Amino acid sequence: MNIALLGYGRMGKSIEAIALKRGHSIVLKVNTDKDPLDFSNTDVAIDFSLPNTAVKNIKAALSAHVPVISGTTGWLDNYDDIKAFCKAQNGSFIYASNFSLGVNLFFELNRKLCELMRDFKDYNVTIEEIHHMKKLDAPSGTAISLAQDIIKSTEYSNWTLGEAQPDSIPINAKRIEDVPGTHEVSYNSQIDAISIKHVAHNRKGFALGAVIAAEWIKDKKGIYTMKDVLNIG
Ligand SMILES: NC(=O)C1=CN([C@@H]2O[C@H](COP(=O)(O)OP(=O)(O)OC[C@H]3O[C@@H](n4cnc5c(N)ncnc54)[C@H](OP(=O)(O)O)[C@@H]3O)[C@@H](O)[C@H]2O)C=CC1
Ligand SMILES: O=C(O)C1=N[C@H](C(=O)O)C[C@H](O)C1
Repeated sequence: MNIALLGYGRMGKSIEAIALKRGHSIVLKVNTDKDPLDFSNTDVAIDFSLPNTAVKNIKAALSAHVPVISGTTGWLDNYDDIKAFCKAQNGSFIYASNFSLGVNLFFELNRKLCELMRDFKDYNVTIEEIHHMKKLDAPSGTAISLAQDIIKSTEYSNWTLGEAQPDSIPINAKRIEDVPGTHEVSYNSQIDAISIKHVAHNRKGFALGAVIAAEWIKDKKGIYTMKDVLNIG
């Protein structure tokens, strides 16, 4: 499979290493705002760029009828726009705040724990995420996904970065040198605390998941999620 890497930073390089090991070729590497991008010979584009470049890159690939795997976080205010654009192009698209198998299993655990805790009102939920100092967005896309899944099936109506607000899930974002990504969901009462935690030891899981998603979507049309790719839950 011929892959275009839109964003060739920490993740772009990890994806390249795994894609080459799995027998794929990298036919385009983009690290600046280039217009137009040449997608001839590209089977799938994988975007791990910046919050303010993702939308333009995704639209450029979809316009060239190239399926897109989107891992960049911090651009989701435009998600509905991208969905509509993809449908209009009869294109193929997967966004995931986190492509690792471990985090996608953790998402399932989060949903199950949340159902279990729903009727126990003495417990308040909090989310903590820890990432390296170079991360541009806060809270992380993964923390937002965790919060959104809790909001779907509880009386919480929103999430807030930092301090707790009424009906809102507080997300605490910490930045510590070299941490690839740690997420913890905790239920605290006056008496005790219950928590689940995912710790990424490196970026390999994110990169492998993105390549697996690219292999999966190559000959499909439509908008999918990692739940479809991994067939879990
Ligand atoms: N979904 C997931 O599983 C994961 C998502 N992420 C997300 O992926 C994104 C990238 O993370 P990471 O690789 O660590 O970040 P990096 O900053 O290392 O990489 C981003 C790269 O994009 C480059 N860039 C700048 N402008 C453009 C442009 N117009 N088009 C394409 N690329 C451009 C940057 O170049 P320059 O530095 O020169 O500006 C940089 O090399 C982040 O949003 C992060 O949150 C990260 C890990 C896992
Ligand atoms: O920027 C990162 O590094 C990461 N970003 C993603 C996010 O925002 O959730 C996924 C992972 O935690 C690493």
